[in-house]
Amino acid sequence: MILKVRGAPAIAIVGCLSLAVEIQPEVFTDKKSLRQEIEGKLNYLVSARPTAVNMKIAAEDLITLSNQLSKDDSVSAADMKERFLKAIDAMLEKDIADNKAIGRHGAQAILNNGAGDSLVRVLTHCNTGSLATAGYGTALGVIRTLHADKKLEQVYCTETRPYNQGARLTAYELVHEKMPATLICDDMVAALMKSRTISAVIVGADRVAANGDTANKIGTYQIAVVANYHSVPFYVAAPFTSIDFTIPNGDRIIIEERPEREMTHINDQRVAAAGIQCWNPAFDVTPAALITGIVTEKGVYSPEELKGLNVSEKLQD
Ligand SMILES: CSC[C@H]1O[C@H](OP(=O)(O)O)[C@H](O)[C@@H]1O
Repeated sequence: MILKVRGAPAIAIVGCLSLAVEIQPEVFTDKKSLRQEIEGKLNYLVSARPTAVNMKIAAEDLITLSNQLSKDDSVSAADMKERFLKAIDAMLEKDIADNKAIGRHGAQAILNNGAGDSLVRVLTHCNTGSLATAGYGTALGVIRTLHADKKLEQVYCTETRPYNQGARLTAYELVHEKMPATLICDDMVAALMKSRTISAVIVGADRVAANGDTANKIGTYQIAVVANYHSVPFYVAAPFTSIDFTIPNGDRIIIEERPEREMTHINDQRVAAAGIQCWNPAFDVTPAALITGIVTEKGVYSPEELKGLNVSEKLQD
């Protein structure tokens, strides 16, 4: 499988926009056929990314809207299509607004957590910027905010083997925006934390369970273990569209495994012995106990606070 579109939030937005592009030119004479097309295509899109929850939540919200419009006799088929397309358009603006709020909350949390007035040195993993969201970024949005506020001394980004999202994408965004950045290999995190003061780790998420357990790019869990050993605060930046309140913990999150070729080849050059067996889980689950805070557009929650949110708070805009 080649990742034409990657990044949990971006996949949800692009998936829904692709549906809008298909529906827009069609003329629907009745609402039932429109509702059936919407539901069938959204459910197919959800199957493309089992670990992340963003596409599932977006599909559920849009199917709920489609059913409401379909049942409303005052709404014509043309009106239903128009209002449905507008709802998808709104996802883009909302993601950018949510990411900027995450940036503000996350930057404040990192600065409040012991950095005082000094500049901060943060570590991030994978790519959580404009190539994984609608544009501003989740964890990279926090880093962008720290940089804009002139509070960022250094950002360390990991290569993120085997697909190298960090080396190829995050490093590109950091260099492009002239941020003080250093690329490290995934296996250098412990040595970095042993030799330099890291103010905080900030990563993204594919799916946050109700208790705060977080599925994210493979390697996130071991960074959390090392951060815990070195008493470095560990933050997950995730909009509420990445939080799955229907699952109590991370045990039930499906971990997608990707083709071994991601590990055995680089730029089509074989770098691993032919015939070696490979295990290539694309994600892992970081237990809530290793997470200092979940940075959302509504604020920063400790895993305990997240668990305590009542349903109305979780779902209100
Ligand atoms: C916005 S969180 C980062 C996002 O990107 C990574 O996935 P992938 O590059 O494999 O699509 C990570 O797991 C998150 O989904």
